[in-house]
Amino acid sequence: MTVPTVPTVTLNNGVTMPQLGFGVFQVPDDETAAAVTTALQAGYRSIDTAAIYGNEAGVGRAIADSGISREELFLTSKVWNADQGYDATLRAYDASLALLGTDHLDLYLIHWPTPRKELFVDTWRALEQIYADGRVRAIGVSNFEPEHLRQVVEAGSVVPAVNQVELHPAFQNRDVAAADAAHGILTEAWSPLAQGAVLGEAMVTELATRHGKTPAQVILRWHLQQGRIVIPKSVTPSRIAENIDLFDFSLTDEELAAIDSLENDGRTGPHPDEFHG
Ligand SMILES: NC(=O)C1=CN([C@@H]2O[C@H](COP(=O)(O)OP(=O)(O)OC[C@H]3O[C@@H](n4cnc5c(N)ncnc54)[C@H](OP(=O)(O)O)[C@@H]3O)[C@@H](O)[C@H]2O)C=CC1
Ligand SMILES: O=C(O)C(=O)[C@@H](O)[C@H](O)C(=O)CO
Repeated sequence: MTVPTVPTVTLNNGVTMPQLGFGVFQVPDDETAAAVTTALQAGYRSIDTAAIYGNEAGVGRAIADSGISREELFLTSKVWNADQGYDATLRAYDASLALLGTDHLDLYLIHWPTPRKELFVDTWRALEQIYADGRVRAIGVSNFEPEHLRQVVEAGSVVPAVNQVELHPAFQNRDVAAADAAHGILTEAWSPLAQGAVLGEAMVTELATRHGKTPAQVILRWHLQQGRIVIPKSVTPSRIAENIDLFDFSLTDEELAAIDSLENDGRTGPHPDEFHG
């Protein structure tokens, strides 16, 4: 089997990151090592986890057993809301490293702004300190709205490299993507497949038939051709392989626009201004 080579994007600090990674939200820790092992064998080198997922240890086991050198991997984790604040974030980072069995992450994100806590700027300062100490290769945010981005950019000395936000055909989050671009921040799409909800759309299945690909591959290709980073999740080996087999076809501008037309304000997760969990 030929293992696909995933293209990279260059972050605003010069670090390169695979444009396609593997997400592990909702994968129980004791199933995570198997899923990540399958993903690594299929060619994924970027893994997206978070402290709140409770499966950093499973990711760490898969990495340790893979025989793949650490330099070839790109590991992302996220500080959870309960650990926001300068000192708590520094501790949370060490805890994530210990569970993952590594001495550094490639990307560390603030998971949600939780604006009511008024702690995300202090949390950002902790990420800047970890970055200044050379213990993480890049830092970024997740679920940040334009106003939250403005505040960290104004208060901080490092511009976030990435903003990981909900983004799929039914919810294209265009205001946030535009704000990211204006700051030189790359947009990373979470739930890029809308957890499967857009895969049955007649137009998507028609495009899939036209290209001899699957609906998931068409949607992931739509993301990639617009320069976004994507991190589809699957625990199904055939889908894990399918979701990285994207580099032998391309969509036309008309086909991209047809998928754009599926926008229906179909947010599936909470609005970041209203998520305080
Ligand atoms: N920062 C944040 O707040 C958030 C970050 N994330 C990150 O984004 C990642 C991806 O998002 P997620 O919410 O998991 O949703 P996705 O859009 O990646 O969809 C995952 C779902 O789609 C199914 N699926 C995957 N591939 C295919 C396929 N080829 N054909 C049909 N069905 C498929 C999976 O099923 P199965 O597994 O059974 O194969 C699973 O049910 C997460 O794992 C996490 O890393 C997600 C949510 C929020
Ligand atoms: O998956 C994530 O990364 C999330 O932050 C969310 O899905 C969050 O944990 C949640 O469940 C919101 O309802």
